[in-house]
Amino acid sequence: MAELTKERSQVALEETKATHAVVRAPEKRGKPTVVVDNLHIVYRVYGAASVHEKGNAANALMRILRRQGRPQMKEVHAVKGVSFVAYHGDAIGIIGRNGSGKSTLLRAIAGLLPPTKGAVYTDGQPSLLGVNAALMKDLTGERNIVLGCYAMGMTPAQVREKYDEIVEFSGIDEFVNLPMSAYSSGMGARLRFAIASAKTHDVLLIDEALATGDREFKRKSQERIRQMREEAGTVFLVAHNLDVIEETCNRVIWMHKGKIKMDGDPDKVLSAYTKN
Ligand SMILES: Nc1ncnc2c1ncn2[C@@H]1O[C@H](COP(=O)(O)OP(=O)(O)OP(=O)(O)O)[C@@H](O)[C@H]1O
Repeated sequence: MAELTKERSQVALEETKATHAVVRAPEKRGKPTVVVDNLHIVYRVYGAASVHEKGNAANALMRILRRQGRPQMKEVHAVKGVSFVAYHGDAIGIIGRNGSGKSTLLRAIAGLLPPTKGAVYTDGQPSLLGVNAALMKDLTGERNIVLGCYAMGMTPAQVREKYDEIVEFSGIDEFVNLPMSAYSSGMGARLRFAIASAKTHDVLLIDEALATGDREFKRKSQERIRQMREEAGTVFLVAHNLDVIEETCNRVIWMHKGKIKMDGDPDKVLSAYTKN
């Protein structure tokens, strides 16, 4: 299966090179890890209001009454023909305004959203680490560490080996014995990052997970991302905080209304984005 994916990604890479002459490839590249080929993602929202209706109370009531019949369906074209190749050792920041398609792109790379058109090929297993990653609120941090590590495919021996390091990295100290419902959002995010980064990932996708940490935690996580890039494969990072992107990434993709507006060197892309 892994071989098949590898083979397909190689084929896709060749095809992508042939059909998309402008795939950016800065010097000193590792091997390709992710190929996104003319990707389109369309969400279908059922029971949505028509775009022509105003959002007032009378229309809302009419919609509720009308819903007794067939629900209306609205399509949201969130990603519109995105193509790029990511390489081993890349840390790619994805920036863009709210609703530009950043999280959708990440979820599609993680294999959580099927492409409406086009394809995503990955060499290795992508892991998505998001602010909403599935940790169990009613369980203690300790339990979540163990479950999270198993979910990532670690063995009991590996979990025992990594446990202290995860608690120490997360900085949650004695809170590890309390249910996660007692954590602040920052503590939850730190624990999620600590768990996810305890394992070497082929392709790690991080969605705003660093947004809630404090300065010291951000520094530690940037260092950890750097290490992961060296040891593992490719890191994608969605963040609204441009400092985090600037300090962590070697490449930035700017999404605008579902399309790539710019892809390249962080200095150039960030300066064009902030002038925009
Ligand atoms: N589950 C969904 N169902 C329908 N539409 C969705 C869904 N998720 C996102 N969208 C729409 O897709 C578009 C892209 O959303 P997405 O969350 O990918 O943007 P984003 O750049 O990550 O935004 P933000 O910076 O606010 O997190 C938006 O128009 C959004 O309304």
